[in-house]
Amino acid sequence: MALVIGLTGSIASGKSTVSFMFNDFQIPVIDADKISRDVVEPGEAAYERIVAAFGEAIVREDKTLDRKKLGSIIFAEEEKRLALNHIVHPEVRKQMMKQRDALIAAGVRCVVLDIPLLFESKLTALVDKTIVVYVDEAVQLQRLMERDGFTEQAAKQRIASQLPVKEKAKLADAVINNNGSKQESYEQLEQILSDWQVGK
Ligand SMILES: CC(C)(COP(=O)(O)OP(=O)(O)OC[C@H]1O[C@@H](n2cnc3c(N)ncnc32)[C@H](O)[C@@H]1O)[C@@H](O)C(=O)NCCC(=O)NCCS
Ligand SMILES: Nc1ncnc2c1ncn2[C@@H]1O[C@H](COP(=O)(O)OP(=O)(O)OP(=O)(O)O)[C@@H](O)[C@H]1O
Repeated sequence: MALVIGLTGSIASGKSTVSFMFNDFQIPVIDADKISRDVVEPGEAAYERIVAAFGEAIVREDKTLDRKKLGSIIFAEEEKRLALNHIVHPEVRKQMMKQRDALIAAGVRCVVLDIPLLFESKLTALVDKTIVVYVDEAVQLQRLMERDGFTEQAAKQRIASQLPVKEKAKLADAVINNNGSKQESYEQLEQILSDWQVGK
């Protein structure tokens, strides 16, 4: 039976960085952020519902969603964020389960579901084990501002929209402390996978 790992953390804690490391172990990763982009492409059902709920102002000239604008709306107002979640999340969940089941049927020994909101959206039933990528809040804030060029206020709004990463770490089966170098995080991942008998 395949081991299904849920990988999570908070915004800019290093999920994508760790997610990439699974390549080295030949373990496939299903990326919820990527699926959430695919299911809102023009022509998809969720796209029409988002435009109906948020108006034409969030549509760009090429008809795709203006993600920057939508982000600034939903991270400033909880009600709007919940409305968007309500439209997008069921479709993301469906696609993730479909991809997970296809990989299991193909005989993989392990598969990872990279889901930023794994705990908030109560999706732990989709996975067998959870890994939280942890960073101290000061490191998180600095890396987020550097990566996305956000002001401190915009970065803090985004951090506040999720359960604090300290709380997520308490709920995890395993924690990767990503305050240090990427190499140090890699070594922690290697140890966890070896403990769970899905290492190299
Ligand atoms: C608001 C949107 C358009 C902004 O797009 P953008 O390309 O700038 O960001 P991206 O999608 O790459 O998300 C970046 C990070 O923001 C955080 N985040 C995104 N959406 C949310 C949310 N609804 N609540 C809390 N955190 C979120 C996650 O940590 C994610 O990794 C987009 O994030 C979105 O459609 N969000 C709703 C769907 C969602 O919840 N996605 C995340 C998990 S499925
Ligand atoms: N150990 C590290 N040392 C230095 N920089 C790092 C480290 N880990 C990640 N980073 C940098 O921090 C930023 C955030 O990391 P990453 O994009 O992996 O986070 P994430 O959790 O996937 O974010 P999001 O929730 O927004 O998708 C990136 O610019 C990344 O290069």
